[in-house]
Amino acid sequence: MSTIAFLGAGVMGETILAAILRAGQSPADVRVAEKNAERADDLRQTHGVTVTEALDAVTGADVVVVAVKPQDVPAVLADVAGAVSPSATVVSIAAGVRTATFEAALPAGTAVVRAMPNTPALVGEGMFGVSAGSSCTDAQVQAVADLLGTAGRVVVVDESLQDAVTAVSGSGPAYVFYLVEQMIAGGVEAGLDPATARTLATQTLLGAATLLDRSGDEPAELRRRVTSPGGTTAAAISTFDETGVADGLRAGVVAAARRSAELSG
Ligand SMILES: NC(=O)C1=CN([C@@H]2O[C@H](COP(=O)(O)OP(=O)(O)OC[C@H]3O[C@@H](n4cnc5c(N)ncnc54)[C@H](O)[C@@H]3O)[C@@H](O)[C@H]2O)C=CC1
Ligand SMILES: O=C(O)[C@@H]1CCC=N1
Repeated sequence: MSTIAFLGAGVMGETILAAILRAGQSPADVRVAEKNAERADDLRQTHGVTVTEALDAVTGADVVVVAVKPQDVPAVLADVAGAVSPSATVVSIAAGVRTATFEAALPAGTAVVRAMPNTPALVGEGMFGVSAGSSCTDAQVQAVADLLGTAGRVVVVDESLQDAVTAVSGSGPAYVFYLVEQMIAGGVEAGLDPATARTLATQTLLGAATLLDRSGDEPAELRRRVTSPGGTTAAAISTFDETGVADGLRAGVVAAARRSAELSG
């Protein structure tokens, strides 16, 4: 069983940590460096993992998951660079930080994998876009895909596509919640109480996502099957079109990709 170190275990780090443990990784083989003392205690108690200094955590670790905020990456790498094993795989989930940045801060030849997660990983339904750095073997990328696959689905993409992945699945849950907020508000405006509107909207989302996934049918075809000529759905969709909802959503996704590119420099 490999030894896994986490550098930072906030929302996303703990999510991946918990998924790996659920999948059978022994807590004895997981070491966590977390600079927030309260959080560190909590992680130790909740998961039974070893919480230690960053340098101790990475020493001898087969996999090092870097889960600090992007702006904290340089400091954490400076702390541990000398202790990363030559055979270790370093996995970064930091949005917008290139594998080249990691490679420049780590000993030459260190295998680096970049992954873009999303928050549904909290319930085991995450989506990860994974990219290899320049010193990574296919087997190392696959091992990281298997590790992250404990918290959801994984696609392997070229690193040049990470901005687009971020725009669709990294930020994507927020677009869906935005849509649901408006479905609930519209339902309340039409006479429902907020709790009932929330139940209706949530189950509709879950059902539609499951149907889309399991049927493999195109979303446009699934939409057509709901839309009776001259009916209620047609009234909604033509209002969306008139008010620019489709254009706005598409432009929003493109803006997120552009922002991701700006952030990664
Ligand atoms: N939350 C999200 O939806 C997504 C987050 N990400 C990425 O995941 C990473 C983590 O994000 P969150 O978990 O949301 O942030 P967070 O703030 O919840 O977690 C970061 C943790 O790192 C700890 N930390 C900072 N510096 C440290 C150091 N030198 N040594 C040890 N621990 C240290 C902090 O105390 C904190 O608990 C970020 O780089 C973010 O870009 C990527 C995609 C989605
Ligand atoms: O909003 C952000 O910048 C991060 C990256 C993807 C999701 N949250």
